[in-house]
Amino acid sequence: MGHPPIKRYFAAEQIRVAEEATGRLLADGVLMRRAASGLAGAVAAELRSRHGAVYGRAVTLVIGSGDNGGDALFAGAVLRRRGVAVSAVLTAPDRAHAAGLAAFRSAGGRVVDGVPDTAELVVDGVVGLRGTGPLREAAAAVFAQVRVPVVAVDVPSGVDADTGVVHDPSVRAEITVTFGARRIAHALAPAACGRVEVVDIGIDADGARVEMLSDRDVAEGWPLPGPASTKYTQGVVGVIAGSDRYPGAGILCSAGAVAATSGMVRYVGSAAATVVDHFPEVVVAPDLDGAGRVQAWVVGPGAGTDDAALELLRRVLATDVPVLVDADGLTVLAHHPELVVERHHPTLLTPHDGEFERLAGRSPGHDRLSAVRGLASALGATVLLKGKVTLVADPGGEVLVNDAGNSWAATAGAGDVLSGIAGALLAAGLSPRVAGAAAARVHALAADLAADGAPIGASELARAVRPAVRSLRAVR
Ligand SMILES: NC(=O)C1=CN([C@@H]2O[C@H](COP(=O)(O)OP(=O)(O)OC[C@H]3O[C@@H](n4cnc5c(N)ncnc54)[C@H](OP(=O)(O)O)[C@@H]3O)[C@@H](O)[C@H]2O)[C@@H](O)CC1
Ligand SMILES: Nc1ncnc2c1ncn2[C@@H]1O[C@H](COP(=O)(O)OP(=O)(O)O)[C@@H](O)[C@H]1O
Ligand SMILES: [K+]
Repeated sequence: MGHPPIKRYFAAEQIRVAEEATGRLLADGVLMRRAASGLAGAVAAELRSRHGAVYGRAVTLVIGSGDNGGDALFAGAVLRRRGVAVSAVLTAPDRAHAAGLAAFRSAGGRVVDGVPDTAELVVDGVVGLRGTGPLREAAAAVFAQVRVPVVAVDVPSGVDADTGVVHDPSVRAEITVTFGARRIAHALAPAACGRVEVVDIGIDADGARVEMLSDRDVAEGWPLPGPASTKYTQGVVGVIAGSDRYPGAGILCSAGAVAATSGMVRYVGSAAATVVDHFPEVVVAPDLDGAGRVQAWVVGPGAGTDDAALELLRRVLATDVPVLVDADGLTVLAHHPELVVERHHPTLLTPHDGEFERLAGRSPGHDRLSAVRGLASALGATVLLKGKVTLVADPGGEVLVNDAGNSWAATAGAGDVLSGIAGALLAAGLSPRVAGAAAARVHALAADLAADGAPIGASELARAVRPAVRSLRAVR
């Protein structure tokens, strides 16, 4: 997929290696000066956009014991020279970055005991890449009083850089200014980080642990019919979903599949008549034997968990086409993991937290990245863990993340629509990881467009899948 490039997120250790590779630049403090200058620029831009000016505004730095505080102090010195009234609260006074503090003081910066009422912006320089656990007491007491926007240096303090775990208490930032490359927390803890700005300090990090497709990546990779296309070339997706008891799941899953691509949708199951009522273009069959060929299967939403459901799942997983297993299918699979472990064709499992717990034997917990990677590796299948931030992990450890950016999709049946979209993308030939991530992006956008500020049901979401694809294509 094309430009602008996929966003890449790195572990703290990878950043350290990249910093060390610069040799003298690191040793001579050049990297820190670059970081501080970028940070000062970001703070100044924020002051200007909020208050119309930089000169005469008031900023307070909250400083910890390491280089994170050093960045903030050097930036404070730069801001001071631009006429900003800068004060600093030292949460570990004996261990504050010595050179940074000297520069700050000599530029006229004041050290204070608490954030003054006059502060218009607070800079969080408590802890960065070396942070562990929640904000410690001294810093927590300072931030408990803060009522103005916070600019976090590198990562919001109290948020784990490598897992994105948001400890309590921790800093919630409006903007996070980071250096050289994004950290994993920036993808996994978007609410704590706010807007993330990357300052170029001349380091090259390699081998990202987590990636996020850009809108343009998704638009460019989306299957569209061309001059040589036929109804078959976009891929036929088979939907096994819904039952007499839950016909809606069959409708919603088919709705996602019909809207996502121009390929053909087949439906197998007892809700066939209802599905055709809603979507005359869907070709239905009462059972697998009469279904015809497909390029991918979606199996599970509202499809039941009895012996017949197990038998159907077993047969579908024994085929050699990509298979997406969701909902009831995952519940069945939890008792028969060998059905995926022993399968050697593309497989995408799309659990929510409850289904994840059934499959993994434990809840995803706070460290969702490790959890989803662990399950993907254990089952030898791609796992898409749902939520506001959706994670899609391949068995080899590669992870794509999607932040929905809104929560309108937290409604019954929304997952059925997602599996229909992702299934259609699998049938079109996308890999499980890209199909899952692209589907999650379009699904979240569809939810936002459909809602337009008011709650929705899943049918509304499904109707907005096309407008969502259209709007992504418009940004190209
Ligand atoms: N190297 C460079 O040139 C560049 C470096 N860069 C900057 O350096 C930052 C990394 O700096 P760093 O390695 O000094 O560690 P940092 O994150 O400041 O932690 C310091 C100490 O805080 C403590 N602590 C831990 N948890 C805590 C908590 N929850 N609450 C409170 N305190 C806590 C713990 O010490 P402890 O008290 O446990 O002994 C820890 O050792 C990086 O994020 C970036 O901003 C940029 O300038 C680019 C160039
Ligand atoms: N709080 C939230 N914010 C954004 N998206 C959410 C939120 N909660 C759930 N979603 C999304 O909505 C869908 C819900 O799926 P699921 O839990 O399977 O619902 P159902 O089983 O009712 O269809 C998933 O795509 C998930 O990522
Ligand atoms: K910080």
